[in-house]
Amino acid sequence: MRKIAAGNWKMNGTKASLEEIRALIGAHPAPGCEMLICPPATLIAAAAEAANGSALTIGGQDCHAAASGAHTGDISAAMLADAGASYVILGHSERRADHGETDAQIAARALAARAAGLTAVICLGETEAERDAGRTLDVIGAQLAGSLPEGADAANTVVAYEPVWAIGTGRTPGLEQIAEVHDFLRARLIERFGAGAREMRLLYGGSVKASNAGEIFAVANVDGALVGGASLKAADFGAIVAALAAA
Ligand SMILES: O=C(CO)COP(=O)(O)O
Repeated sequence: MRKIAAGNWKMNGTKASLEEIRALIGAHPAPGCEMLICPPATLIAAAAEAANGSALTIGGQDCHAAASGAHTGDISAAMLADAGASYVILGHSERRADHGETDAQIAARALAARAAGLTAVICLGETEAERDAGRTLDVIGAQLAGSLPEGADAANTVVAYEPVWAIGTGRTPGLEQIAEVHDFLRARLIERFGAGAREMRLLYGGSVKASNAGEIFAVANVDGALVGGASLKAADFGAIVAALAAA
């Protein structure tokens, strides 16, 4: 399995940020691990052009379920692919919260991504209140069941576990908590999609940085990370990529 260090730039970055893309291309340390940056939509084409022929892949941060049509402000999976993306993040907790995205919508978008040849990075995670109430695995299990469409496999789907309370807070779950959720995800995926799901990449996300990446990557069933803040600078993200290559 090729592990993935993925960067989610969220609503950050202008043309000047392409400098970070160019620096990352030069920094790629390991053929066995994949490096993905998901910049804002405005930068996808330029980032993909800069990364063309390198080991850096580019992704979007959301897509519409339809291929085209009267949906002002939305972007289709085919458009992302046309701009040079090969991945798309779906169901990030910020989109679930800001735009009320439901599991069913996310599953529909994942099908659209697949039809366009994109790999979907489907995000799930519990809130702090849900964890405190002991409901973490119930919540994750329901999101997993609802957000992944039939036919998900290791090539068309990556799952990212991002506890909402760990995003942008500097707080991370204990390693045993990460292990518990990732083991649970792996078991549920194998149960539903068969033994091939052993190869599906499971990323951890939420306050990953160079100083904690190594210990997180050592946890069983953690096949990489989805990184927000620490993906914006090539030096920070390069150190996380190096930690993954060393894991
Ligand atoms: O939401 C995230 C990635 O999608 C994580 O963000 P931070 O790494 O900034 O906590």
